[in-house]
Amino acid sequence: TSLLHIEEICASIVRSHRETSQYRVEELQALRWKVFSREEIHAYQSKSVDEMWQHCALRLTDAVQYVVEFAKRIPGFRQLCQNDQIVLLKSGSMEVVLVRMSRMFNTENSTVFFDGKFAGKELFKSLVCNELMTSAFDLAHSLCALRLTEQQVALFSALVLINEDRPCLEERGRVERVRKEVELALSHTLHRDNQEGLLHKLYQKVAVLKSLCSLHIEKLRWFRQLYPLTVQSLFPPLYKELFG
Ligand SMILES: CCS(=O)(=O)c1ccc(CC(=O)Nc2nc(-c3ccccc3)c(C(=O)c3ccccc3CC(C)C)s2)cc1
Repeated sequence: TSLLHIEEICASIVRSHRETSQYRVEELQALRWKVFSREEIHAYQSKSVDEMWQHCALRLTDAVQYVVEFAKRIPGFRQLCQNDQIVLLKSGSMEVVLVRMSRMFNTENSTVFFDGKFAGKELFKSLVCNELMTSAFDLAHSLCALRLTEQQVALFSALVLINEDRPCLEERGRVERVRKEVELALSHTLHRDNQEGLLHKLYQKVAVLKSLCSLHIEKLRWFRQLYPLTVQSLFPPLYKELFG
């Protein structure tokens, strides 16, 4: 793989991220002090468990749809067989949403961008999944601390998605070849940014992403036991297909 080819892959992944990132960082920065009032927070906290879960599932599905679009534009992803594309999205799309969400977190007041304003953890109380929320906020904090550039978010997101160790892949070798190119692109970018040390830290985050996603699946199973009809008839089909 020539240097020119690596730079082409970098440019293409960064462009895909920019085209599919739902909100630009500048937009989110401009909104960062738009926080929910006490009355608005109280209104969210007064929602029933199933209402709040449904509300979040809709928001999360919006974010996931953009990640699906991002994946399709990663060089080599569409050349994978249909089964492997689905397998990678089922296991990786939530991880990429979490990586991306780090860019819409305000570490100064520990708020996350949600429904047009910035919300503290207490807003999500009626979800009854405090451990999941705590982990999601902690992850957002720790990713923010790395102060990733949009190029680094783009390449790390692609790396998280193109993972040949996912179960049930049919053409593992092909996924590995695509991942190798993404790895080269990320280390090339970090070298150019003079931040090689970041690679190790990013790989450490992969384990946290994995555990957060299994926590999400675990809580969804718990929720589905309590409210089967809500999930069946009111959750977005894409959410059920990817996380169900
Ligand atoms: C992601 C691309 S972006 O342009 O940066 C962007 C685009 C759009 C938004 C707005 C948005 O959908 N924010 C959401 N925030 C959270 C959230 C909530 C608790 C803590 C941390 C973030 C959402 C969730 O539903 C969520 C996310 C992670 C784990 C768990 C959940 C809730 C469970 C019950 C599904 S949706 C924000 C940012």
